[in-house]
Amino acid sequence: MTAAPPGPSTARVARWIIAHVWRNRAYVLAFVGMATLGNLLVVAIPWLTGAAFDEVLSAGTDRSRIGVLVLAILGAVLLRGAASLVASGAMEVLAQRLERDARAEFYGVLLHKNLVFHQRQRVGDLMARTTDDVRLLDPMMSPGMAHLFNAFACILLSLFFIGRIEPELLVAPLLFTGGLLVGTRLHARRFNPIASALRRQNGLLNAEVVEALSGIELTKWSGQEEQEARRIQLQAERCRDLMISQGAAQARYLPPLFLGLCLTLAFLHGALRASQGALSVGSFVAYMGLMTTFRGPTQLLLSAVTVIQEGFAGARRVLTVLDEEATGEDKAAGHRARIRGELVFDQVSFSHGGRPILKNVSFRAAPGETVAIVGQAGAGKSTLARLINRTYDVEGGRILIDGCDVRDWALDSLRTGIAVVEQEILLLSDTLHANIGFGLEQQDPHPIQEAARLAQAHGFITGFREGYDTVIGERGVTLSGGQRQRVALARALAVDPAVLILDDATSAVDSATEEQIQRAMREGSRGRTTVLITHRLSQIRRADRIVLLMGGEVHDQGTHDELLGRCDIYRRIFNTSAPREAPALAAGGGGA
Ligand SMILES: Nc1ncnc2c1ncn2[C@@H]1O[C@H](COP(=O)(O)OP(=O)(O)OP(=O)(O)O)[C@@H](O)[C@H]1O
Repeated sequence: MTAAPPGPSTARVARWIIAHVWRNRAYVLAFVGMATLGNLLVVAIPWLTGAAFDEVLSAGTDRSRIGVLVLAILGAVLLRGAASLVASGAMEVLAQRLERDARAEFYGVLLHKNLVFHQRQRVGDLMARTTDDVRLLDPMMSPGMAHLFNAFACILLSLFFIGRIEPELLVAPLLFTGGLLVGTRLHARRFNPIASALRRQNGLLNAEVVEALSGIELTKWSGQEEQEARRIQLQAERCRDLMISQGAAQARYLPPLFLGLCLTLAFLHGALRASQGALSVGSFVAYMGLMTTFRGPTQLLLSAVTVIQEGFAGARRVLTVLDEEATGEDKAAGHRARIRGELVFDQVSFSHGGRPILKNVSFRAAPGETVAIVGQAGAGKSTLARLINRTYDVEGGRILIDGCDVRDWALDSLRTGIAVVEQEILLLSDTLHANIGFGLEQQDPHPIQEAARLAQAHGFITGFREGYDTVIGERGVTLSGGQRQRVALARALAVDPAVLILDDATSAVDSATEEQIQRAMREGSRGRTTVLITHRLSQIRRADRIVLLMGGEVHDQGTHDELLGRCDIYRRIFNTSAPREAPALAAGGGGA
């Protein structure tokens, strides 16, 4: 249980937290100043009470001195209240700002991580990091750090005042302070791995719930509700077990017991010194009063360690993501231009997780040309398309857009000129207007409706009662596969891209819709460099160039007529598929 939790080192986590805290140093200073004053007054009260006792018991009592002392005690109580109010306020603001800034940093970094990163992560786990883990930074500061500071300030000031009464009386409080430090350290070591495990388990639980809910249709179709419920329950039970372990660790915190022993020792020691005449009654009262101030720090340290360890565990999970080495990052001063559309693949190689997918792929397309990429399922067609807008980065060779390596372009400039319609279409839970205008800076109705017309989507959209204001997705109507593809095509066309990548854009449509989409694609691709990935030979045929991918390599390339004339594999695919216009390539028709 004492193994270091996975992720960045404790020093790195501490540096990150301190850097964030230091941005709000005015609040740090306000807290430290006011908390120190508050603690000084806490220990001053028993000190003044002892002095008042001595004054009352001394012969020839001076009533005015007693009055001054009573007023001083009252003033100390009131001022202490005000100081701790200001200190708590400053720490609360600091805690809220830390949480806000950390979440903003984390979410900003998440948005800029590339797709390889996001494909490796579980959405629910990232959500847990963004919400639950970051939220723990708040209690870590307030009350966590505030308690820690108050505990140590109170202990040091009490020791100082006890030393002023009589240095010999420091025996019991020093013994207790040593025991408190050892006990707190042991508790922290026990608690730390449990807190880290609980954060991890919370991430897992979130991930399982998100995945179960997003796959709810599959669960229902296959009647797996019971199994799914058991799976989530298992994760929830692991969370519960860890929480019980946390409680057990807290119960094993021994300093409160030790304090009782030390108070008894202090009483005996003080009584002995008083009976020897070395200590006045007032000093004895002050001493015991100061000893009881240790009760506060003992409890404060337990709760402080708990929330600080939880906050640290949360911060470590946040930092694990922030520190992950970034690939495919943007160039600070990359090339910016309006893309014309010349596309060159030059000896491009790429692998997924060490498995080679593309090997020395070369082809080119002049601005406005259409290149069809064909090959059997899993040949690497979608991967090839994703290299163009740097969803992935090439590992060998290079891809040039208008003569400039895509890695030398500023990402935003590159991506605003390239639009993609992916196989798996993602639509927002928003209006059709917002979905189509997603890539536009200003979502004016005119270009949005023009794009929808081009994509043959205007007709069915205006058929809805709310037209372009129809909300789709989780909160609204469900679209058919063909309608989704046309909305995605409209979204791609709305930004007027110079390069259009259509990855199986007609896979989910019937033949009547396909005819409409083909028309849309012909219209949409006019004047744009188009990379067409499809199994439909009727579309392949009209391409200016066809690249035949086999096992990640270019087997041949040319026009439809050229390939039909010289390439056996292409001819075989074409001959077997053409009579039915069936997606034969998907079944691995090019295996020779
Ligand atoms: N993110 C990924 N991680 C690991 N392997 C991947 C990843 N994406 C794709 N692959 C693998 O890379 C290979 C090529 O996939 P790709 O999707 O590019 O093929 P494709 O030719 O487009 O197939 P299809 O015609 O079925 O869409 C496949 O074997 C696939 O399993």
